[in-house]
Amino acid sequence: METGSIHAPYDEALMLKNKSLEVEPYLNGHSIYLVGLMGSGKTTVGKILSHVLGYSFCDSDTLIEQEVNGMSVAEIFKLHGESFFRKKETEVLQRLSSKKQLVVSTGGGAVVRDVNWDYMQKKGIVVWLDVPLEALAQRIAAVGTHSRPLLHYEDGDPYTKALKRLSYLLEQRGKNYAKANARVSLEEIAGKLGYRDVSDLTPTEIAIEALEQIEVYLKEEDGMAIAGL
Ligand SMILES: Nc1ncnc2c1ncn2[C@@H]1O[C@H](COP(=O)(O)OP(=O)(O)O)[C@@H](O)[C@H]1O
Ligand SMILES: O=C(O)C1=C[C@@H](OP(=O)(O)O)[C@@H](O)[C@H](O)C1
Ligand SMILES: [Mg+2]
Repeated sequence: METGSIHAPYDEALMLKNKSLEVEPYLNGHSIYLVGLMGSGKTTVGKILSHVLGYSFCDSDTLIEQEVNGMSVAEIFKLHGESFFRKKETEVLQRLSSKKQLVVSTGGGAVVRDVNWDYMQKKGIVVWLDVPLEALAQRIAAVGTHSRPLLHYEDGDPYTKALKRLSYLLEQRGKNYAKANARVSLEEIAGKLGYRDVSDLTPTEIAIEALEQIEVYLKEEDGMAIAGL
């Protein structure tokens, strides 16, 4: 019988469920806010986390679009400008800040305004999905940049365009993302699981790591205080 496969098949859904049961007592109903650059998986991983925790899922971009008569983010940027969008983004985060048991996928630029941090951390824990730029550019090139107006400025093919803009945005915002209460590094997870490339990681494996990092944070002194334990 062939043995020695690096990745023994395992039930990642069961692992996710078990991890959520482990973390729940520490979470104590606190919301989870996912931050990260465009394409880092905030919406995708956020839905998985909300489902396994039995939390409500909110995508701040979607809530903003609903507030502006269903206009898309790209149309809002075009017709009203970025500062209007940022004002709406802060209003949405303010509204969510009084609620518990939410998983909120923020837009990639939410970390720029200090007031947004006050709202996110009022009853929530902020988690940064830290994905290598090349992987982000690949993901965005696969779906196109049309829905992400801040990626429209460069020339070249979608991958190159996305990579250039994301590199610039990371330079501008890196320090802000690093303020998160917990960081999920896809490079570190891939290393831990013995994968060659972060693109081998499934959203569920990333969600498991997010819960692990939340648990680490909450078990630290300030995290316990935040969780009211
Ligand atoms: N772990 C993953 N592996 C491969 N593709 C992913 C992964 N997570 C998300 N994606 C894809 O990347 C794109 C961006 O994901 P999304 O959740 O919208 O990110 P964000 O909300 O951070 O912009 C989507 O097309 C999604 O299907
Ligand atoms: O990085 C940014 O400034 C933005 C990210 C987008 O959300 P996603 O991160 O979900 O793409 C959206 O909020 C808007 O296009 C601005
Ligand atoms: Mg999103």
